[in-house]
Amino acid sequence: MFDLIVRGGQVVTPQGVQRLDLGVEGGVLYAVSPDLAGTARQEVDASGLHVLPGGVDVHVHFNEPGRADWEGLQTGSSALLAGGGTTFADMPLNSDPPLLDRATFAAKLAAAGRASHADFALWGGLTPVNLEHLPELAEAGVLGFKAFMSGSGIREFPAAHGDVLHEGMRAAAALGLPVAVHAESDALTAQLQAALDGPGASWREYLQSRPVRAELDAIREALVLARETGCRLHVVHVSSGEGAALIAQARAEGVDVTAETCPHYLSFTEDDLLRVGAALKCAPPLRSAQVRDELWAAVLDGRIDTVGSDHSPCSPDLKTAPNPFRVWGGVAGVQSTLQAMLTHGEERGLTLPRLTQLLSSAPARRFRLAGKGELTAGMDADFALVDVEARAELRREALLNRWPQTSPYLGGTYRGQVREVWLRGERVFAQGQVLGAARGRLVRPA
Ligand SMILES: NC(=O)N[C@H]1NC(=O)NC1=O
Ligand SMILES: [Zn+2]
Repeated sequence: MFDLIVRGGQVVTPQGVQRLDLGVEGGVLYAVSPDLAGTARQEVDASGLHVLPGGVDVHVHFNEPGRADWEGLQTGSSALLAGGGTTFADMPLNSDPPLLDRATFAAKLAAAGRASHADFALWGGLTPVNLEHLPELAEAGVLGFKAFMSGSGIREFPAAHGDVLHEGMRAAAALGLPVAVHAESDALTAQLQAALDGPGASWREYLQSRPVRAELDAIREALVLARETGCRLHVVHVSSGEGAALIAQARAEGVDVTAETCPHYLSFTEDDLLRVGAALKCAPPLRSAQVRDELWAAVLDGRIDTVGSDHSPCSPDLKTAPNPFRVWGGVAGVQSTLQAMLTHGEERGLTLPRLTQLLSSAPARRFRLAGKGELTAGMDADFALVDVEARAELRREALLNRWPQTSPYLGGTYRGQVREVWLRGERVFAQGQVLGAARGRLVRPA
């Protein structure tokens, strides 16, 4: 007798989409097969719905401890569930203090253990002020190390330039952990900003201060260092097809590198930023329609490996400065990844197996999150029941993040409705609500 059988859903696996039943025992998928024989203490009818592996979003900023007024682990993880996610990896910033050593790891772990409704991993920082702490962070169980090649916007999290990044990558390689880089050239963006920032600066100037070539310069530099140190490299929020192409070429030459992009680079363009403003400010910035189309091509042909939200929220007051350069950069989109990809992927031929690879299995494998990301026997019973053809306007009441009004997806009509989410065999989200107490657990990389 199983604990749970989910019957009749269209289950999305790496092999395709098939009508299969899930048999769950002790929170783990015990059997995934057509017309599963046997009984269970609980049966769920998933007919008419798709069963997707829970999303594994390895790029969020939930900002706790220290900046829960921007987001928080309870609200952030709730929004993740509402968007079909079951596991997240929290960035070392913008929590305050940032996660840079053993003590700050322990503080975030305790906070997440209390408040997270989803399973979680924790990134450590790689900065000039904490190089000596990388080994203790590895021992504590970080997923990897995040470095900014340009300013992070947070004083306590300085950029890792030249020798610092080199040293950090050498240390990470020795520890067997990946380094994730925010790849924009500080030299170029700082120079351009100095020339363009001033009274009366507009969104146009902001866009001009962070061109695609700033991303390409930094990606090239990071690739040189990864090649030399043997470090596993993950380039976050790649915003251009050209950036993805540089990474794919290095990979073909043997560099252990992967590329992430975010739904906002695939959903919006610089024209949307000029129209909408602050809600769509991010770094790197939104690009032209042509660059977005080239990025989509990279998503479809495998040059892009993973899609993460880069949910980098703030309180609404930080989105109101008249000078765009003073506005907080970051898109609050953690709940909208699946819907954005289903909606914009439809016209571009994104299949459900490829979609779940980008959102679930590829990030789980890349970051060695054992048991996560795939609906095959032996894996955790983490899944979402989704009506992929339902279309609805995204309304403020549906968003569970701390500041729903800051979402740039609000008011859009999106495809795909998440009906239920299950974490390790327990129903944790249904009818638009999170169910039960916070039961998220730390996932250490295997
Ligand atoms: N500090 C921080 O979260 N920065 C993020 N925001 C953004 O738009 N890009 C980032 O890297
Ligand atoms: Zn980020």
